[in-house]
Amino acid sequence: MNAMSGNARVTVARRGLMLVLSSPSGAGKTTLSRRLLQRDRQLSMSVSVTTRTRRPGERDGVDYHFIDPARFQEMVAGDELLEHAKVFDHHYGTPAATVEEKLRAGSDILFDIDWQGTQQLRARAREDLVSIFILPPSQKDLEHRLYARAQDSAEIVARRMAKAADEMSHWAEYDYVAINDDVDACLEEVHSILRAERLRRNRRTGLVEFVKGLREI
Ligand SMILES: Nc1ncnc2c1ncn2[C@@H]1O[C@H](COP(=O)(O)OP(=O)(O)OP(=O)(O)O)[C@@H](O)[C@H]1O
Ligand SMILES: Nc1nc2c(ncn2[C@@H]2O[C@H](COP(=O)(O)O)[C@@H](O)[C@H]2O)c(=O)[nH]1
Repeated sequence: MNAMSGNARVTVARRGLMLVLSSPSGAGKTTLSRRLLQRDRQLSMSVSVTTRTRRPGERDGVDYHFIDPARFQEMVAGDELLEHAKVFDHHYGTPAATVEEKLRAGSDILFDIDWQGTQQLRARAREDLVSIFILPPSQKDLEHRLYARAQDSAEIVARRMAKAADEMSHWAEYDYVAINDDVDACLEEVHSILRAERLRRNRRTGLVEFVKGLREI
């Protein structure tokens, strides 16, 4: 059944989408992702695998699946990852299992991945992808946020700052750009993009049947 009516609001079946957030480290992807997931129940997070060590407060299976390099290579060889990349000396990847199933069921999936992974998803599934690049308001703010997070050593913060310009050079490859100055305002922008993208005609697989039904009245 594609369209439902009666007393309830009319709903038209649609395919889910893949919402990607990328940014230089510390610009606020994790913060925005958590808040977006809290306010939007049609969205679920893609939990990546990584070979990096766990930060204080991070939970295995929730923030990441923390795995060793041998298991990571096994997943690459077995084609178990939709995309993967080396970022700051560690390997990261998106498990392929359940993604297609969720999209077909009309569920949207949120990805916090870097530009390399986004390029791979774009090549594989352009139609399903909605990509947003998050920029910090200034370089100073970015550095302040990395220190304020207090989860990495000064050396790691310095390395992430050194890579920030390189990361940011990919902003123009994205469908949208949002500046994370005020987090509430930025969250509103990201959510508006998601809501509008859900309405795209090509995702609304039930429209043909719905319009056909209207003509038969
Ligand atoms: N708009 C904002 N204003 C001030 N601080 C912010 C804002 N957004 C996020 N932060 C803070 O900045 C720090 C870094 O944010 P977060 O961990 O979300 O970044 P990230 O982009 O996910 O980083 P990484 O790529 O390293 O995972 C956190 O301490 C967070 O609370
Ligand atoms: N290409 C991918 N990039 C990923 C994935 N998971 C996370 N990331 C990116 O790595 C950096 C560092 O993350 P951190 O949690 O160690 O600070 C950040 O840019 C993430 O977006 C992934 O599965 N694929």
